[in-house]
Amino acid sequence: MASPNPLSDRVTRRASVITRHLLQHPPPSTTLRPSICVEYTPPDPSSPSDFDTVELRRILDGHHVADRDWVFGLMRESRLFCPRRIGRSDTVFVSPDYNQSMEQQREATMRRVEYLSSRGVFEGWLTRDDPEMEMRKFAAFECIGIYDHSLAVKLGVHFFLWGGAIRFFGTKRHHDKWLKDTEDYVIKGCFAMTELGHGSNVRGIETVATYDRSTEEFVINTPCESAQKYWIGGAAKHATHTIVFAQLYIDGANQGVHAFIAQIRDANGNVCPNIRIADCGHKIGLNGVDNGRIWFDYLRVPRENLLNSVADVTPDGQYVSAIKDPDQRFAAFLAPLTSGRVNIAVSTICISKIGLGVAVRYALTRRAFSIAPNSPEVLLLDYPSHQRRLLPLIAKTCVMSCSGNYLKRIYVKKTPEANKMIHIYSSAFKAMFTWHNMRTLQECREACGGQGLKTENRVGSLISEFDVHSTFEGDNHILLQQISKALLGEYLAVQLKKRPFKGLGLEHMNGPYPVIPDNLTSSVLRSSEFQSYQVAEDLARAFSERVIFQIFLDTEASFPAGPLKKLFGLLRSMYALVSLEEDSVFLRYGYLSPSNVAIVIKEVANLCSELRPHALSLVESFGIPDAFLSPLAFNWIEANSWSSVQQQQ
Ligand SMILES: CCCCCCCCCCCCC/C=C/C(=O)SCCNC(=O)CCNC(=O)[C@H](O)C(C)(C)COP(=O)(O)OP(=O)(O)OC[C@H]1O[C@@H](n2cnc3c(N)ncnc32)[C@H](O)[C@@H]1OP(=O)(O)O
Ligand SMILES: Cc1cc2nc3c(=O)[nH]c(=O)nc-3n(C[C@H](O)[C@H](O)[C@H](O)COP(=O)(O)OP(=O)(O)OC[C@H]3O[C@@H](n4cnc5c(N)ncnc54)[C@H](O)[C@@H]3O)c2cc1C
Repeated sequence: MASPNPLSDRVTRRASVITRHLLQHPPPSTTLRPSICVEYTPPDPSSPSDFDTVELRRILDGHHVADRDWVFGLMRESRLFCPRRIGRSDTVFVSPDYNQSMEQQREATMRRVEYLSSRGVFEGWLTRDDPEMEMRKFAAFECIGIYDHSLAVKLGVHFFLWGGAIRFFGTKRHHDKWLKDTEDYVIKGCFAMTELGHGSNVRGIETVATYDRSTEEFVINTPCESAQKYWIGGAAKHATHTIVFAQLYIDGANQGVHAFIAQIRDANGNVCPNIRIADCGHKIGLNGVDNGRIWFDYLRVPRENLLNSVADVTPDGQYVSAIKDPDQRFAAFLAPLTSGRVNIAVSTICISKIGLGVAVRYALTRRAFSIAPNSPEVLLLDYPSHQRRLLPLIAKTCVMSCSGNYLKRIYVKKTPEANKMIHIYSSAFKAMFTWHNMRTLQECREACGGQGLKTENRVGSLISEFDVHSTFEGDNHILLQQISKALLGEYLAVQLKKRPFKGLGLEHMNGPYPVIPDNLTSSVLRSSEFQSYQVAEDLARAFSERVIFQIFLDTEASFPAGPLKKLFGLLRSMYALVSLEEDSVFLRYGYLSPSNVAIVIKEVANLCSELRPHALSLVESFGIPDAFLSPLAFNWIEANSWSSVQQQQ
């Protein structure tokens, strides 16, 4: 196959047409000279996609598209969500004002929560737990996260962590007492698991809860400075109650980590007796969330405040639990963290879509350098190097969208037997998608040049707002260890019990190991048979990539022949081959020879040129309303014109 032109064919053709026209019809009075004013030309409408972008949005969003547009509309219509005009008067972009002080951002976040609550957005979020409600909640939450991470996290700790702990760790007495008041924001909850001295290692936490049978109370105490609860979202300013994790002691025996309900403020916002609270201070992002530190000074809580779905303490101090194995009992206490990880995984993909939505639209209107004298400067996205930077990220974002939808579907139908698989898949997707998001945002920021540093253009500020995703709700490296541990456990069990692999997405290991042809060809590289073996490698990371690939392949297989199926084939190949190209593991283990790697690299370049005509339609299919992008995605010259400056004064 001929090596790709230094520019795509389309650009070459257009440059020659323009040049020929100008030579045949020179402007009347002046010699031919390049225009000295850059003008904004909207993206080229002449390459309409042959696939239906509305249909592709429905597939990538996966569900509840109308609900999403309803939530976007609620935010767009309230000045609470756009404290200052951005862009021209006829295009108001909706975004928080990150120039506000930490205190102002925190108060603004709380006002936005109250507004959404008053509009009924949270109805049923805790008092219903049917799959339909759960999926509707995911959809709303993704839209809220597209607007602002602080708002999403503020809601996340209240509904998914505080509310989730009550629902999963609690029993009827807790559900009846706390869930409705939580849903209506009569109380504001937070989740105190992490301590200054222990975050990933939950079993190492030092807060102590000692049972006092004479009063049928637990006495909760912070024995030393490293035991202070740290990073607790909502605790610094607004939360009235918390789930506190502590080592449970009965008659001197440690029964391990358990969860208790504790009130930390009264209804007027005053800190309760035997509680001390301090602020974690300004962060590099997420300053709309009031993260706080909590010390418990022999705080007494009634026996009923133990969340007792996993284990209980009788009035006379007997410890009872249906789960005898301490590890499995501990696992049960960690299961609610999974809902947060699922939300993070599926929401973070939306953030990659914002970055790509801005960077691709900009790359379709920004030009740099001419190829020939007196010819127009070249569109950024017509440079193969710019295509290689952005188009594989579009493919990965599309592929991961399908995996995110798959994760939501299995999560809302969860059963105790599926807990382990959901833990592994949610850990895998949370780690892989959040790392993908940070890499995508950085690439998009750079692809926008200096404009990427402007806060109002969103791409750059999203980096600091979402950096925390690789840490909270489970450090990504720790989660990869969880995956590897589970895979190794399954592998050993299969060897010992001489049974086939079943569950955990390892069934392909029951088949013959792949044989990699010595000389790869384009058609072999683009075949799903080759690709499905090519990402099953190396434990946690490869496992994750393979599961993500397989879900996308299954989605593609469900389509009838047509433009969408063809597009999915291109995206799948791009995902698989760029995974091969970027991960040295294939070279390291000898699965790919250096000459084959060169063929893979060339095929990726070919895929870029085939995806290039669809770039605008692909990002339009991401379903991010224009108002939630930024001025840079549109007429960025008008947005920076003197008249715009005057309008904003
Ligand atoms: C666009 C907008 C986006 C917005 C998104 C917002 C989302 C909403 C959420 C908002 C929250 C944001 C605020 C942040 C809050 C927090 O950070 S809360 C604190 C989070 N902390 C953690 O996640 C702690 C991480 N550490 C752990 O999970 C555990 O300590 C550990 C590392 C897993 C335990 O290690 P270890 O002590 O070695 O125990 P193991 O032997 O590995 O585990 C015992 C068994 O338990 C099983 N298991 C572990 N976790 C789970 C789980 N979650 N579910 C089910 N099972 C689990 C594990 O597999 C072991 O099983 P066996 O191997 O079979 O014994
Ligand atoms: C903005 C923000 C909000 C948060 N909100 C909450 C909240 O509301 N409630 C709550 O309870 N917590 C919250 N957290 C805390 C968060 O869950 C912890 O920061 C996270 O679990 C990591 O723990 P850590 O910070 O102690 O890091 P550590 O666990 O100390 O890890 C530090 C580094 O060591 C590495 N490491 C640790 N153990 C190992 C190992 N065995 N092998 C190899 N490497 C290892 C990790 O990969 C990491 O890179 C929040 C944190 C932040 C930043």
